[in-house]
Amino acid sequence: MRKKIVAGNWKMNTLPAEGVELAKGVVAGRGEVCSCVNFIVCPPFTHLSMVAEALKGSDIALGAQDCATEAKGAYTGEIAASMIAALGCKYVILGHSERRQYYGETSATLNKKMAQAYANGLVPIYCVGENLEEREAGKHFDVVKAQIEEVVYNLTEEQYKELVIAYEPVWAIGTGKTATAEQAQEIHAYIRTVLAAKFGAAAQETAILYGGSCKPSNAAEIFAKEDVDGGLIGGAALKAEDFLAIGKGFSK
Ligand SMILES: O=C[C@H](O)COP(=O)(O)O
Repeated sequence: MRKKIVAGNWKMNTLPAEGVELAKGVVAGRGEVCSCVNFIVCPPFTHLSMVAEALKGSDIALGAQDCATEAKGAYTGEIAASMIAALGCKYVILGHSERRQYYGETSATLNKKMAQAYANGLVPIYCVGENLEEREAGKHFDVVKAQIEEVVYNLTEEQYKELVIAYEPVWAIGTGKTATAEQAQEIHAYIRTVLAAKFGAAAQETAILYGGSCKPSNAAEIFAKEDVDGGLIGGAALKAEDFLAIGKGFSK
């Protein structure tokens, strides 16, 4: 039985005090959602220690949205994986399309970040996905395959076992356009075959999350698909009620 995961990526939203309130709201309502759902919240770096405090005593895990390529040293403005781990993070989102698009992250960058994450006991949530042009040209399968081969294939079997994948079609992120449940299933199943080509049966255990305008009204239909194991939620993760309602997309 694969893990069911609902992860909230708060991106560059909320001030620290608002983030604490949001986290408290998620904790308060968590009991209404099946305990089978693993919730993760990924606030901005500046909120991590306060949100960690707000999550104490709950089963909601903490994640960061990125980490540095290097372990430590003269890298002004960077945040090392060891630092976020020390604040209580269990997860780190890596390779989000916004990082690839706006900050030029390449597979070479991401290989280094993955190594840092694993070296510090963090579980990466590795994001893949095509943009609109690539989708319209029918290149989406090739795009995600390359994003996996160039990074995930470099993991050891031991490292791979922990990995979480998030498929996020760039054209569906924050746009209100959602991939249909069928589109999501088609590419999730494909991603699993690409993972299985390298890691064999272990690919059956890998949680593959869908991200892109996932909301309470469409989560249940998307999560019902065989190869969709949850969601990486942006906008709808900023309201505790909506985030929890997405979790209810998994029936007990
Ligand atoms: O990481 C989350 C995704 O980018 C989805 O964002 P969204 O739910 O606002 O479309």
